Amino acid sequence: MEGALTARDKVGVQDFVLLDAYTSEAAFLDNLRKRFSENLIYTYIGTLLVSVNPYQELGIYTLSQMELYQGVNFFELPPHVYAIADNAYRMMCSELTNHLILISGESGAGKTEASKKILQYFAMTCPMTDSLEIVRDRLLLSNPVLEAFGNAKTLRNDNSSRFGKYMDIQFDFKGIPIGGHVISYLIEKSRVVHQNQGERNFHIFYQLLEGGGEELLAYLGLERDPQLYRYLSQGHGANESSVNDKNDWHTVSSAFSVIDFTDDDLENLFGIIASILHLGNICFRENHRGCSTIPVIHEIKWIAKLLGVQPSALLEGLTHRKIEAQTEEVMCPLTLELSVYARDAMAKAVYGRTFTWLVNKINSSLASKEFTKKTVIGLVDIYGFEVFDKNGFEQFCINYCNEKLQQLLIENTLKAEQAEYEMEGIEWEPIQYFNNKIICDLVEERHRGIISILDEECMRPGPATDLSFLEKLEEKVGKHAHFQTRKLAGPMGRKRIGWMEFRLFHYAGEVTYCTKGFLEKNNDVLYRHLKEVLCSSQNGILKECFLAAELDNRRRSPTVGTQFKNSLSSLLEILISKEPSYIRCIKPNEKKEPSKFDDFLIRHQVKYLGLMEHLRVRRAGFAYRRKYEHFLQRYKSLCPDTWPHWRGPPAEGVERLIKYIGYKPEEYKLGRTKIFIRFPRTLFATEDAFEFSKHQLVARIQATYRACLERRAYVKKRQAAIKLETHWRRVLARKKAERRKWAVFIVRRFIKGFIHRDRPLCPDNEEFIVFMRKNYILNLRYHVPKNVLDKSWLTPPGILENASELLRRMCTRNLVRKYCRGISAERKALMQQKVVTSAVFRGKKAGYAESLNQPFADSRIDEGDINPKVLQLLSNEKIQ
Ligand SMILES: Nc1ncnc2c1ncn2[C@@H]1O[C@H](COP(=O)(O)OP(=O)(O)OP(=O)(O)O)[C@@H](O)[C@H]1O
Repeated sequence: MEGALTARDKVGVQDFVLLDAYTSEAAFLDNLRKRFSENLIYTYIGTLLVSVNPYQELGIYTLSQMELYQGVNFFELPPHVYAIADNAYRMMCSELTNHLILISGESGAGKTEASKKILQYFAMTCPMTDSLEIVRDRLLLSNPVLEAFGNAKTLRNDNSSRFGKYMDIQFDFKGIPIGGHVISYLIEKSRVVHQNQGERNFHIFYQLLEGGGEELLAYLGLERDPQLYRYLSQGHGANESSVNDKNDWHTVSSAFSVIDFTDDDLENLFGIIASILHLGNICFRENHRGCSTIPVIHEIKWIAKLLGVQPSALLEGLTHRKIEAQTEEVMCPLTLELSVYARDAMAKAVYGRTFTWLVNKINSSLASKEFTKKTVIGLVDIYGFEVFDKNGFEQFCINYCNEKLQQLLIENTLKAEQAEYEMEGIEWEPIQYFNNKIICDLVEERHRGIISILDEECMRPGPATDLSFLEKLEEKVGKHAHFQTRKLAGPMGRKRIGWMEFRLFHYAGEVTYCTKGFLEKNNDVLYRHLKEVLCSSQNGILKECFLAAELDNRRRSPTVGTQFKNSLSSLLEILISKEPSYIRCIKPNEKKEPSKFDDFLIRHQVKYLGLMEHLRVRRAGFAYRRKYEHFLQRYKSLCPDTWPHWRGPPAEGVERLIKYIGYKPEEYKLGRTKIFIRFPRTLFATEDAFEFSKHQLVARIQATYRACLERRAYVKKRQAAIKLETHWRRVLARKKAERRKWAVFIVRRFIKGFIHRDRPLCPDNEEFIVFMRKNYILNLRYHVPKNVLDKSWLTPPGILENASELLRRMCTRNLVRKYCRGISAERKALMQQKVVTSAVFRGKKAGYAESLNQPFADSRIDEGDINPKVLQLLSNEKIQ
């Protein structure tokens, strides 16, 4: 697969790990140059992304590109910032861990652009619900607002971030973005009052003047021309700016409404921006006593109106200082210089706190309303390493911050990687790298570091100056290998360092700092009198920024340096707790030109970004490692022994699993708690197999789920059927019981009737007798005699004896009649003859009885039974 990876990439190698001469810086640069000349700005070192700023639109951030990278294996496609974003996202979703994308590089290298692309990627590709679309829009639109207030044109970058930014994007367990949080670090407030030649103030000032409507500007008392404002015209760079302020104003204005800014908020906000511009235009004049005065109060009136303060109090605050004696307060007039200082301090304080308010406001609109468990992906976009001709306190802080971030990278990659191999008992050849902890200590160590020395100098009684601070530095850290001053440098170095300067040998190169303004900027004092004025402000934003309680607090607030040091250490705590991915941005040339590859500049960045060391560590090491538990949890479905549950120790489970999948011994190593996979191809194959098995798993899970649903439905139906059955049985049983009851009643009546059958008809036997009668009559049908000789007769019950007898007679008579009618005339005559003969001979002839084979009987026709007509007939015969 590695071969395939190379084949996919026609220009150079897309992963420096695949470089043959991986120790050669020249080969590294060559590969970078080859790719850059073909507009391939991204290259991997393992999972770290190296990005070279193209300074042109390349068309590689389209929606189709986003879709291409979505859910694809990290190394399957050419390197891209989307691949880093997607990888972090998928890891977060599958392992439910917090992630971090740390973007570093010098000013203008493309950090902010990279972080914006990542944010856009999440916004466009993450699953989304209708209700959460607003969160997505807010996440996206918070950026232009922050940039308007926190970015400015510098010599190195037309859109340079002048504050550090850490942004959390929060996701729910389904991977849907549900909120975010922004932390800002050390906004460069001094830019509000001073800009270097060719640089500008923060964008928002120009955007407001350029894009704001006539009505708004009139309300704020502003003119459209930035050159009319001292705070905007010092850099003489506004006109040459490549920034389109008018367009940006429209973007920012529409963003405000999305991120919940009310009309009042905007009125207050622009009131503050305008009042800073007015503040800058206040001119002081020295009176005959050497005190400052304000001859024209036009600006004071506007500021008072916009900030809702008393003009007289503001005027006094800018020209006087309140000194607290033991029992009373004394107003002491300021010199011209101090008035200018007070004015600028006020402008800086107002802007700085308004920026903090703005960040808080954005945070409250981004705050997630969901109470589900959240995972986050953090984006760190901090000002890059800066080296200017003149470097001041700001550059000192910015470069210190970069040192700290480099520390994090060292801790997490170089040092951590080697320590991990050692801890896991994996064979490993140590790699040498420069650990910049020594520089961090030089800056931040308690009591001995530069910041502590600066604080001491700021707080000590007596006249402390920037020069005395420099002397203290020489005294306390003079011997440090990474510190130098003019006095400490040899004859060669001396020429390059001024009297007020000191030099630090940063991991990224040497930077000479001018101590001028260090004490003032570190102290960042706003005179109490002006603070009181601001605390009385009726402007809604300033009311929140300057609380009256602050005036009661007599304790000195921490210096800017210390505050920055503390906030950096809390940032590092946030960063350390997350799984990091790195993007290292490189600036190809100083002129911001496309397709220009400055070898010298890039070699320098490759060196200080530690890319060669990183490559060597990567190359010698393993492409992927995971804790046994995590690895097993993810891939357990690939082996029947580990699926669905592995009961033994995870390490054994992993061993069984990789044996089943067929890993070759050279492809992996088993550490104490982790598995180390050497080649990406091995991981891809496993990942592909997992993807495939996922479908089967899904089918199985679906089947199980459906079965579960069916079973539930069946159980429900069964219960319903049982209920119905029970009910029906009850109905049947009730009917049966009723029938039995009825039968018992009938039987009892029958028995009672039977018992009383012989009694005269009464209610007790009435029914029985009717029944008996009916029964007897019905039965009799089948037992009536068939001929006259048949004397049988169904014995009647006692009560029917008479009726029976009557019936029997009727029946006999009927039979006889039938019989008689059936006798022919000859037979009748013969019969009569016989009767007569019998009458003649009976008793008169011996052997009479024997002469008849059947004795002649004339008694058969009983007179009683015979119809009188027959009898008549017979008697007539007898007579004849
Ligand atoms: N991927 C990119 N594609 C096109 N242009 C880019 C890209 N990355 C950076 N640029 C250009 O380079 C300029 C500087 O980039 P960016 O503002 O991101 O630098 P930065 O590293 O954040 O600098 P700073 O530390 O000063 O904020 C951008 O305004 C843009 O014009």
